[in-house]
Amino acid sequence: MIYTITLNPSIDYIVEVDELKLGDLNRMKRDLKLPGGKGINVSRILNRLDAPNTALGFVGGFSGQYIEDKLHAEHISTDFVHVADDTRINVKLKHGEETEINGQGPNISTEEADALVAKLSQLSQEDVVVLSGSVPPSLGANFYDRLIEVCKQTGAEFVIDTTGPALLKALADRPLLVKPNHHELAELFSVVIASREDIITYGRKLLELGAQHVLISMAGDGALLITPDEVYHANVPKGTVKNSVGAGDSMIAGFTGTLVSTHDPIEAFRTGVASGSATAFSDDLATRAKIEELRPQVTIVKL
Ligand SMILES: Nc1ncnc2c1ncn2[C@@H]1O[C@H](COP(=O)(O)OP(=O)(O)OP(=O)(O)O)[C@@H](O)[C@H]1O
Ligand SMILES: O=P(O)(O)OC[C@@]1(O)O[C@H](CO)[C@@H](O)[C@@H]1O
Repeated sequence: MIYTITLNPSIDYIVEVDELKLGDLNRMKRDLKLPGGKGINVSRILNRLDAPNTALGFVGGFSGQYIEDKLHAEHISTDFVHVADDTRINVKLKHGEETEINGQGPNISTEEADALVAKLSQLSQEDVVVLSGSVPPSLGANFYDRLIEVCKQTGAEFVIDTTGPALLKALADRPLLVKPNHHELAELFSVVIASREDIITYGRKLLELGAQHVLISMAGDGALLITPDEVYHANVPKGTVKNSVGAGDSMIAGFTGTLVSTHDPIEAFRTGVASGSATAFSDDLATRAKIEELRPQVTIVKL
């Protein structure tokens, strides 16, 4: 079973205006509320791909209830810790460009944090845990270390989608997958990346430091899969970008769900890219039908 962990879920409030006038009254052309947070997005795509999974994390207040209700309406299994404070609301402003304003997240007490750790300690080596997204400040910067330690004790594999020192530190514990985009990769090693060769060089370092599979996403410019033996490039399908929020999460879901069921990294890569692009070409996250439509358009080449 796959378990996603979203420490900091959100209602994603997507607001569209024709033109953004700062310091003036703007009227919305369109708005949309979605259950969000990176692990929750992974769960929603896994569910659409029929990959059994349960969403874990912290939800609280009216906003947390909204998220749970939306997930249950999609028949997604959840086992959240309910916290006293409200889940955040993240604003995604579309005004020709995409501007995002993400909340800090609720206060999480020590007891609430311990309750999540207790749930995780029930997993086994049959399980895969996807750790995604920001950590509410009250949990402290090292909370992922604690969760990874519990994964190690239970024998569960883990995927981690975070950035900076937290990602570098997690590598030694052999994550099944890491997926920085090319900008995050450059920041991780404090380098300027100028070519595909540079991306491969630094992507290989992630393998050397312990990752089992490395995906480097490059938005509309395709993606790379780096394994100990080979490097593969995938193109992205053609389409009109509607909302790229959650494209990276969709890619992680497509890759992880397929890898768990087929143990075939190339097919996992293909589904990951199709899922990411299908989300980029949709208002909400991708549907199963859109992912299936795009899959044959993904060409994978060994470099
Ligand atoms: N403009 C685009 N056209 C086609 N596919 C896209 C586009 N943007 C994203 N994708 C798809 O989604 C995948 C992940 O996108 P991206 O590299 O933007 O990840 P990310 O930075 O983690 O995304 P985000 O933070 O927006 O969720 C890409 O590899 C690609 O398959
Ligand atoms: O603030 P974080 O946790 O880094 O990111 C949260 C978030 O931007 O990520 C998802 C898209 O990847 C959205 O659903 C959500 O609003």
